[in-house]
Amino acid sequence: MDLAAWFGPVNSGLVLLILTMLLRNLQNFQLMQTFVARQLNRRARRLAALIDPYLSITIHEYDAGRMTRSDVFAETKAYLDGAVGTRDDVRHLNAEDARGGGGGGGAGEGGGGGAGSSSSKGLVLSMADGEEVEDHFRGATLWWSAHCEQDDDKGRRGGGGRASQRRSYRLVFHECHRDLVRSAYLPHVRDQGRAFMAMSRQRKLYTNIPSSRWGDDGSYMCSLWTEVVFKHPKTFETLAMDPEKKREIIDDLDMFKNGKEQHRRVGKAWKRGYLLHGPPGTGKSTMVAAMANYLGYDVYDMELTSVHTNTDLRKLLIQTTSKSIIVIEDVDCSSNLTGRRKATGDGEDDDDDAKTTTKKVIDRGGGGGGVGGDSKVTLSGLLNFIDGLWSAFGEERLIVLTTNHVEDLDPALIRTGRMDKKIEMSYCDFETFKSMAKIHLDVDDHEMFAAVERLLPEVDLVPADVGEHLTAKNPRDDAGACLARLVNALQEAKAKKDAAERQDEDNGVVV
Ligand SMILES: Nc1ncnc2c1ncn2[C@@H]1O[C@H](COP(=O)(O)OP(=O)(O)OP(=O)(O)O)[C@@H](O)[C@H]1O
Ligand SMILES: [Mg+2]
Repeated sequence: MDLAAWFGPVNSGLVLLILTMLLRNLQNFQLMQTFVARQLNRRARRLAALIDPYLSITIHEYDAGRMTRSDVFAETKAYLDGAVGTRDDVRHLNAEDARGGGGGGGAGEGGGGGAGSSSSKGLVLSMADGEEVEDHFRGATLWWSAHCEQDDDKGRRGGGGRASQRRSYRLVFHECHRDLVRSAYLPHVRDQGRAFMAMSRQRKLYTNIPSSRWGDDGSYMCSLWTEVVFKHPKTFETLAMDPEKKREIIDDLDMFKNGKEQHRRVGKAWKRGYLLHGPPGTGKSTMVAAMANYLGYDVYDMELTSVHTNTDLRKLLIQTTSKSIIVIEDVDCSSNLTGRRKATGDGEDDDDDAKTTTKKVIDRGGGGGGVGGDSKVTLSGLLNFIDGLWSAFGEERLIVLTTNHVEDLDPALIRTGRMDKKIEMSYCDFETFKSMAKIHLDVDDHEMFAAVERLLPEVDLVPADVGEHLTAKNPRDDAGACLARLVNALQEAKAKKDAAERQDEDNGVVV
């Protein structure tokens, strides 16, 4: 626009000046408006705080953009599930399977009430949507409520109907507890929730067969392991052995379980190797079950003969979780690991260290029949699995090897650091018998004990056999009948042994 043509040269300058001032004033006006709005906002918030001094925090099941369930949500749910079963003020509850027994503890500072307090006869009770529960922490009162919204994005997580709902928990608290909630209460909820989850979680028994499944959070998972619920009933209370030896093992497990700091201090991976050796039926597998139950760990039962290469072995290790026992049963039969490490140079190993390659094809007991016929896992691979760099992956892990023939194993496999504790499971001695009599017959003493004490050292009877003789065979079998059957079996075994020795003497065999 030509201002000079309209107003003349002098006036046009004046008009420009006026326009500039107007614009600036408009800007100032806008700034003023923003300022006033902010002030009003602040005042409004102060006013709102006076009227409603409560703050809220919402914890969503799925964090924005994430396909998997939020850990904080899971922990909060566990914490609240632990709380509601014990409360009278919660009127509407959901009930789910207890998933192996044991629920949470209880909310609040005294909420470590142990497993199972929220489970009711195999059910875990949790808050229904819209329900509210009150919690107390260091003098503060806080309120949790459960919410559920329909999710439009149904297919996103691929979990079908289950993924179409968006759940959340909302925590409401007074403004004056803001710092307490942030710095202490929320960490407390997460810690307790994690502990309750560990207590109520079903423990798993895994075997190395590949599998795939939908996870609890709606995601699709592939694994090199197949799992079932671990429900072995054996505990240390029902494992018969010399009480002193049993105490020593339990102490060792306790030291391990509580040894995080100690392992960190000395710069050692938080893992421990156990070698259980002894004749068949002496309780090696049973001991693994008792250990798992005592520690509350998952069990990875590794069938070494189905592992093809050392790399596969490593992949399996990577897919194991912490707080677990990896067990290789009958390791002397699993692969040909009995010879010392030697160079074969057969080029079969997929590792570079051909020097430490031992031929792995299973020849023992059936000419490699079964899945293990093409296993190329080497002793070197197994040694690295147990104590190599990758073995430090994860933490709080026991590696247990069992064998009937410890003398056949390569010393490198069972050296300290790989197998830190070696436990000999032997024939039944009198101490073991006494604990079996207590477990099976609930007797501490009996007139037949003397005969058992005299005969037991003379024969090789394993706890499996003793347990069988002490098991009632009909409703009329009392302790006396069971003990008489055992004494009879001992006498027969002794007579057989004497006859065999006489035969050997007659044949001139030097024992
Ligand atoms: N010390 C024990 N206390 C209680 N029961 C035992 C004990 N030892 C063995 N048993 C019982 O004997 C049976 C066999 O035990 P287990 O399978 O643990 O023996 P094992 O040493 O692993 O044998 P194998 O070398 O043949 O694998 C089980 O049913 C178990 O309950
Ligand atoms: Mg066994």
